[in-house]
Formats: sequence, structure tokens, C-alpha cells
Amino acid sequence: MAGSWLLGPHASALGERPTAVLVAVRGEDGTADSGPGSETSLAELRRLADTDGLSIADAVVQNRPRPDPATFVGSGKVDELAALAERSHADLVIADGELTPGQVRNLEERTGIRVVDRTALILDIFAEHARTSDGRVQVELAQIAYQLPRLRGDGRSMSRVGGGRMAGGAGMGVRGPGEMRLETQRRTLRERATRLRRNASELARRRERTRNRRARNQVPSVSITGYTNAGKSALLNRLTGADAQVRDVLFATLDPTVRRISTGELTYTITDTVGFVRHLPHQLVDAFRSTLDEVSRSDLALHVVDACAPDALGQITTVHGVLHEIGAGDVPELLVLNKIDVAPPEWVDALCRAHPHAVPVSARTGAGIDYLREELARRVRRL
Ligand SMILES: Nc1nc2c(ncn2[C@@H]2O[C@H](COP(=O)(O)OP(=O)(O)OP(=O)(O)O)[C@@H](O)[C@H]2O)c(=O)[nH]1
Ligand SMILES: [Mg+2]
Repeated sequence: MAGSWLLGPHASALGERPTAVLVAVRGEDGTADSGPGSETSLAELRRLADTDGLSIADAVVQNRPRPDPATFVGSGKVDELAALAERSHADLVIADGELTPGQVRNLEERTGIRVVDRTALILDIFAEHARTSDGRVQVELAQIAYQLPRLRGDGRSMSRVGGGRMAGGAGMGVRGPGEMRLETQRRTLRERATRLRRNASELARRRERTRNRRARNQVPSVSITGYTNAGKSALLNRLTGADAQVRDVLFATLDPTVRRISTGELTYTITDTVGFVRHLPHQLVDAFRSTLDEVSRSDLALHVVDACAPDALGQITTVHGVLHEIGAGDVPELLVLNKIDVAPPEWVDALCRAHPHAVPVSARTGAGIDYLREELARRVRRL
């Protein structure tokens, strides 16, 4: 069920859509104080929570980036958060960032409910959307990497904690048994990770063999990459008649779909893959290394941009950052501005000015697709 990993074994007692309150720091993203970046960040957190099947009561936003390191936001804001949580009968707090274990503990003590961060939320969405064994293994490895430094030994680790009001710290501070339990939990998780890694490397080898076969046959490969929800799968479908899943949620696609395109004498493969997001949890980048290799090993990256996104330029920068991080920074790129059927024309113009070689299209209506096919063929021929 939605939010199951976040909420633990008691999640089902919370009903279909558990309620969350959000807490964010304006300017957290390196943007100027009260700049538009923080609104984007909060809007994105709402979408992430919504994708994860949570309903959102409201948000508390710290205006000045002078938070208390012990509690993520300042003390007054924590009081506000606790009051909001109480008022809205919230089941959990979601913080817009990656919290330290200490911050989680302190915030939980002050609000009385479960506190999770943006990283855990994204991991939960990935877990929810993983369909293939490959995807499941990668997500679980990322979850373990996230959990290991956060185990508490008091029976309140991620996978064991229930949501809802916590039982007043009962059982805490019991040193000896807690430490032993912590050690056992750690060992169990490490052993599980070892088994999963063995599994993952077998899957990676299989992928590698397929890729090598294609390379030997000299079939050029194009990867579709871009921010989550940009329309990558819709574009693959439009270009190839594939039936990749298209959904208005974040991270709908986790596993690569490969199709072959033949135009005249030219044949190449095109692969749809996992989308990116700002501050993509590094645990996911590590665990999804073999999936992301689809992009770093491709001959051309078709970078799909959602021209409707208010922060489209920021999303382009984010995608470039992740591509760089996964060693795909040198792969030649063809930028595609998607959703021009609904994007304000002045936004599309501004994006075209910033990226003169970008190709405007609509995967939905098919506008610009013929030109994109020609441009793709030209670029592939030149490889
Ligand atoms: N209006 C409009 N909507 C589009 C277009 N292309 C995609 N969409 C919509 O945008 C949403 C996301 O599309 P997807 O193709 O699933 O996006 P994605 O980039 O594959 O997303 P993830 O796999 O989640 O990263 C869906 O609701 C699509 O119907 C377009 O050209 N115009
Ligand atoms: Mg997709």
C-alpha cells in the first residue's frame, strides 16, 4: 500500500490516505531568500507526497535560512509544526530535505508523530513503482543504504516503526538490550544487502551482454533521459508505437524499455529510462547504477524537457548534474521541449532562446514529431 515503508507495519490501520504535514526551509535549495526556488521545492514535495498516496494537510515554512541544526527549522517553527500536526490529526511529518537521525529524533519528540524526510519519501515511491525483480533489488539496496546509518536499536527503525501517535518514548534509553538489538539489525541488513548485491550484479552482467551484442552489431543507441514527468515514456510511444506506461505521477518508469527504430537504411535503438529529480537520493543513484548505465553507454541522449514546468531551466540544470554524476556528461545531447500543446508560448520562446538547438514537440498531439525524427536520424548518422 501507499506509504507502507514510510509508515511501517501499522500503515494499514491509518486508512487509505494517511495525512502528512510538510516542513520546508525557504532558500534551502541554494536559492535566494524567499526566491521562487523554494516555492518550486515545496510544490514538488507536495507532488511527491501525492504520488506516494498521502494527503497533505498543510505546510510550515521557515522563512529565513537560519534553522536550528538540532531540529531542521527554528524552535518557533517546530511549535507551529506541532500545533499544525495536532490540529490536522496528521499521521506523519515530511521534511523537505535529508534529515540527520538526530533531527528526526528531536522533531519526533516535539511533534509526537513520525517524521520522515524527502529522501525517504522518494525511496518509498520507487519501492511502490518497482515492478521487475531488477527494479525491486535496486530499490531495496537503496533503502538499506538509507536505513543502515539510521537504525536506532530501540525497535524504532524504519521498517519496524508504526505510524500515528508514538507511545511516549516507552522502551527508550534501555542501553544494553538496545545496543544488542541494534547490532542484530545492522547485521541482518548487511547480510541482506550482500545477497541483493550478488543478485544485482548478475542482472547487470546480463544487461551488459545485451549491450555488447548491440554494439558488436553496430546498432547506434539513443537514450531518453530527463526530469521525472517530462513525458519521456509518452515520447517513446509516439516515436515507436511502444506502449510504455505513461502516468501523471512522479517516477512512473523505473525500468528501461528498449525499442528499435528503422528509417530507410538507418536502424538504431531507443531506450526510455528512469527520470531525475532535484536532490535525487544518492542511495538511488548508487543502486540504479546499472540502469543508469543505459544512458552513459548510449551514443546520444534525447533530453526531454517539460516546457510547462515553471522551473524548466532549473530542471535542465538538475538533469545535467545527474548525467555528469553518472558519467554520462560526455554523451552528445539532443534537447527536446515537450508539451508545447499546453505550455505558454512565451515560455517555449524563452526556452528556445536559452537553447537554440532544442526541438519543440508535443508527444500528445504529435506536433514537431516528424521534424524530431529527421533531426534524430541526422544526429545518429553523424555518430
Ligand atoms: N499536454 C501534454 N501532456 C503530456 C505530453 N507528454 C506527456 N504528457 C503527460 O505528462 C505526464 C507524464 O508523462 P510520462 O510520459 O509518463 O512522463 P515520464 O517522463 O516518462 O515520467 P516518469 O517515468 O515518471 O519519469 C502524463 O500525464 C502524460 O500524459 C505532451 O506532449 N503534452
Ligand atoms: Mg516514464
